[in-house]
Amino acid sequence: MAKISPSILSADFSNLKEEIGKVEEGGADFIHLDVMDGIFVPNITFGPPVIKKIKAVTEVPFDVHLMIDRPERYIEDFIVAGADIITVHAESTTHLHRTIQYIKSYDKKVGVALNPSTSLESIEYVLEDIDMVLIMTVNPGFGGQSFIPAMKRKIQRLRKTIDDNNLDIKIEVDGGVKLDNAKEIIDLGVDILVVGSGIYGAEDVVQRTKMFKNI
Ligand SMILES: O=C(CO)[C@@H](O)[C@H](O)COP(=O)(O)O
Ligand SMILES: [Co+2]
Repeated sequence: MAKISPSILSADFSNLKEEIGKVEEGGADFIHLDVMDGIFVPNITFGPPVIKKIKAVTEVPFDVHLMIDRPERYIEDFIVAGADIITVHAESTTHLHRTIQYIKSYDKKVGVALNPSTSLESIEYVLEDIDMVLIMTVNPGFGGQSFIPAMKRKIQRLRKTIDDNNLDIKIEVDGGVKLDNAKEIIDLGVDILVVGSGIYGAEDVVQRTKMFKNI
């Protein structure tokens, strides 16, 4: 069974405590926090102060997806704010290996995200060092976009690499995951599904989270 990481990007920002409570009640395994800086992606969301506030309202681990330029500048701030898993984009940091080691030095889980056009080869030499690969299945920056079909091949290839090499790495998929494609995506070998509009766009968010958990 895949784990579910609801993205609050599509939640009502004026009422985050209640919005997080709903997915917690529905059985969410993580809370996915999309941090955007208006430079790496063409959108701006929130940063450590907001994360610190909402950390106090839930026990669910925080899965922090950094879509910011040179994330190494802010790692400590996100850890102090309450990040449990920190994911950086391979495209956002010049010295990816160093950034990974830096996150690990705080004893936190580390993920690396890949934009749709970035190949798996770009992370070949850091696979032994990371806990998770986040495959972007939309171009990052916005919720509510459509899943890019070519990413299915990428997920399958990554699954095979992990299995063939006995690596202890989770595959997370982010973007365009809906009730009608979730089963097909899980069957490609995905461990964690990020779901934004597919959960927060529902009339009954608790019920919708449970439906994703039961796929
Ligand atoms: O990182 C991102 C977008 O850049 C995602 O986490 C989105 O928030 C997912 O939203 P949906 O595609 O599920 O609506
Ligand atoms: Co995300």
